[in-house]
Amino acid sequence: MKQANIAVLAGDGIGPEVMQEACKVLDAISTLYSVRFSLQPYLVGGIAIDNTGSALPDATLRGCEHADAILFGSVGGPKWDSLPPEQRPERAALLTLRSHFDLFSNLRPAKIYTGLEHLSPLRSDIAASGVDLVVVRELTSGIYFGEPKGVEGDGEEQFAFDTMRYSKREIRRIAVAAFEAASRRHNKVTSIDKANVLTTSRLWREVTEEVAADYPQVILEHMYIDNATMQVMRNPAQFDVLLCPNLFGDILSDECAMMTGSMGLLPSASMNATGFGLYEPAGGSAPDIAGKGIANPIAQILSAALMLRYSLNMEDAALAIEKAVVSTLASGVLTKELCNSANLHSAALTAQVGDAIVNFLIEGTTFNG
Ligand SMILES: NC(=O)C1=CN([C@@H]2O[C@H](COP(=O)(O)OP(=O)(O)OC[C@H]3O[C@@H](n4cnc5c(N)ncnc54)[C@H](O)[C@@H]3O)[C@@H](O)[C@H]2O)C=CC1
Ligand SMILES: CC(C)CC(=O)C(=O)O
Ligand SMILES: [Mg+2]
Repeated sequence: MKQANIAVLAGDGIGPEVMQEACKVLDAISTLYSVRFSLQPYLVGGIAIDNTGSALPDATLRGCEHADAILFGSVGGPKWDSLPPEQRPERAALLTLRSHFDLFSNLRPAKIYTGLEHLSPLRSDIAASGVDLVVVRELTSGIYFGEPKGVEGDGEEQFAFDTMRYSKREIRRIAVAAFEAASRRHNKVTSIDKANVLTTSRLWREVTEEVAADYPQVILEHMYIDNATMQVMRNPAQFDVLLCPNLFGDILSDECAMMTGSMGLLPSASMNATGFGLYEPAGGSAPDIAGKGIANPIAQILSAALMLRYSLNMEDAALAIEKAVVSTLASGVLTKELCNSANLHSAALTAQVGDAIVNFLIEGTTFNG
């Protein structure tokens, strides 16, 4: 029987609530596909600071090193906001994990689900014609990691600075990931930059053009980030793969999530060159709704599906989860943020969405033999 060790890092805010549903789905997959998952929980983020003094305890890092993949919830929240930036859960835990495992390639697929078109902030005719794109975001360099960063000076002359920095090697490997993704999709890469003002963006363009030469079947176009944020709203159907530096991809992927109707629908995969990966929702710990049992677990569940696809070589199981999510949404089992004011009373709880996905999974798999 196939076996996989998964480090489960639920974290803060809604993390534990949505992670419980993802584990429920993985339990069902384990029965349906005769695979044994060892789902090993570890502390991470603010809750880890509270319990151990560290956002990323040694036991957690060692557990991740020995796992086949990491399933991650979210970290951070108001309780830890006053910590110095380098001690905050987002940097001390999440950015450290990304860097430690060299998880440079972040895929964030976004699509509008049938039946949810009316929830999109897009114009109705644009939403109806569908959106199906993937943000390929560079995740371990750029301005989030560049040194030096700091604060110097005093009084009104005090200043703070970050450094945006990219090497050719870093640009090349994420560009290759984007072109590979486009080759499996619709053969178009839109590379996002700000080459009219940023030096890093000019190198980004140069290297992206070099990589494009190896993929003659893929169309490459360049677009400034400010225009891209507008074009995603105006005509998302023009996009297939959006290749982004770290900061621009962070911003653009939240916009793409909202285009689909909710932050709670967008999964992500963060991978290194060996295929090892960390899988997490694109959104954060959502402190405004944490603890109420109303968070949408779908981004977390779809992140588990991406883990099966990219790190565990279980494409059939990944597809089965994605199909069960589509069926669940189409059947109207929707968390509160997906309901309009007229049907708020019938909103489903986090656990009810998880149950519905498991039921569709069992039905679909049994029916298909
Ligand atoms: N990967 C991570 O762990 C990330 C952590 N953060 C941290 O999370 C905390 C909150 O950050 P925000 O900027 O508020 O972003 P957020 O993504 O947590 O929330 C933004 C909005 O989306 C909603 N939302 C997010 N996920 C949802 C879900 N599954 N179901 C329903 N609604 C959902 C929230 O309720 C909120 O209204 C901060 O401490 C931030 O630093 C933010 C982004 C990523
Ligand atoms: C700590 C942040 C960079 C996390 C985030 O916003 C993201 O990965 O989208
Ligand atoms: Mg973000």
